[in-house]
Amino acid sequence: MCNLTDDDISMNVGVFPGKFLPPHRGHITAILRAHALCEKLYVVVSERCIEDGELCNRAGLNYISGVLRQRWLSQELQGLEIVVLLQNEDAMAPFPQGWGDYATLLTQTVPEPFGVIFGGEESYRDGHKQHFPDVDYRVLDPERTQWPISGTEIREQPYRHWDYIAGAARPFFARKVLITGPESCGKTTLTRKLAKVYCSSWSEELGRDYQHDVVGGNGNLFDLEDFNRITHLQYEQDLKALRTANKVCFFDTDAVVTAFFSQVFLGSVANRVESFIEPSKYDLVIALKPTVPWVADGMRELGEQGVRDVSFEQLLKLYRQYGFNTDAFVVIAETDYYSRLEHCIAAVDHLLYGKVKTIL
Ligand SMILES: NC(=O)c1ccc[n+]([C@@H]2O[C@H](COP(=O)([O-])OP(=O)(O)OC[C@H]3O[C@@H](n4cnc5c(N)ncnc54)[C@H](O)[C@@H]3O)[C@@H](O)[C@H]2O)c1
Repeated sequence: MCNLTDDDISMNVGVFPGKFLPPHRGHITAILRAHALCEKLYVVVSERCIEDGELCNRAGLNYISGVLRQRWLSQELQGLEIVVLLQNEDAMAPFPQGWGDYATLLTQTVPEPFGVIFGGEESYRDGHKQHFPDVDYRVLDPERTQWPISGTEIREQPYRHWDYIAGAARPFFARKVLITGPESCGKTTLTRKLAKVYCSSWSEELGRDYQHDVVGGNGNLFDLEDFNRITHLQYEQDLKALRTANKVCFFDTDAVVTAFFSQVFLGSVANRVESFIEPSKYDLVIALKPTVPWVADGMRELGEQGVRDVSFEQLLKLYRQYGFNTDAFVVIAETDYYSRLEHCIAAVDHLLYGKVKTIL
């Protein structure tokens, strides 16, 4: 039988620190290698709110908080018994002046003695030797040969380096495109086509299926709770689509459209619908004008052209009321499907690449 001493045990406990802004395949691979070299691994996410905020801001990104990074890494590493911790370093001097405080804090953050720190920087060896004299420092893939990528490169050009971004972080970076408009504007078909053009995922409007399945296709049988349920279900479905997005994700509807139909059918907006309205969620809103022929499908209600035009204006008014900047919407008013599709592709290209490709 082999008796382990306290020292032997702590040697088997490892720590992998980093900013992970954002986590990428280089980080994940190095963490998994570290995990194979010890019995128990703690990943410690360093957060310095002002500096991290500036890094995000400079790259034109929303703030990526430490908790968000901790969540992403926890999603990536779950099931492997790797513990992901968050360490706020706002109170300490920046690197390298903060070395002493950093060493003290890390020892407090990790809830048990550890015997090895993993990293990818040979240049940190002396600092580790001085401030963690009893802890081994193991450098993994210092040349970044397997995945030649850094957090800076991803922040600056996320779409160019998309394949390196850890899966859990991709929904944050994916551009979100909403296709909206009143009934029978070709929304669903356009959303599907755009998703295929960009080889990505989309979320279809499920209210119609709900109408079919729950109230037998008769919109007059809706009650307010139905609209609450539709909004919840749509939110879940949108999340699912986002998780598999390839740089961009397309949404066939949103909670404003649900609020609109709640008003049309029942004269008021169901109580939980508004909490799902998020003007800042979308990077691009494409509004389809009812300038293509009406297609009756047995469930649509607002078919008369005058009513269709008024519906479009009422819908835009509702977006304004809920805080959307409708001046930034790309309005599709062409009367043929070819031109409508090309207009949408040009808008999405502009969003993704900052340019409009010549249409062949
Ligand atoms: N304040 C201080 O004085 C002080 C002192 C020492 C250490 N620190 C801490 O050191 C850490 C440094 O983190 P960072 O900026 O290097 O974080 P990071 O998120 O950029 O990287 C985390 C780790 O992954 C490695 N890595 C990055 N890209 C890789 C790739 N493509 N392939 C393989 N490995 C890769 C890095 O070398 C690093 O060891 C932070 O936690 C920081 O707080 C701070």
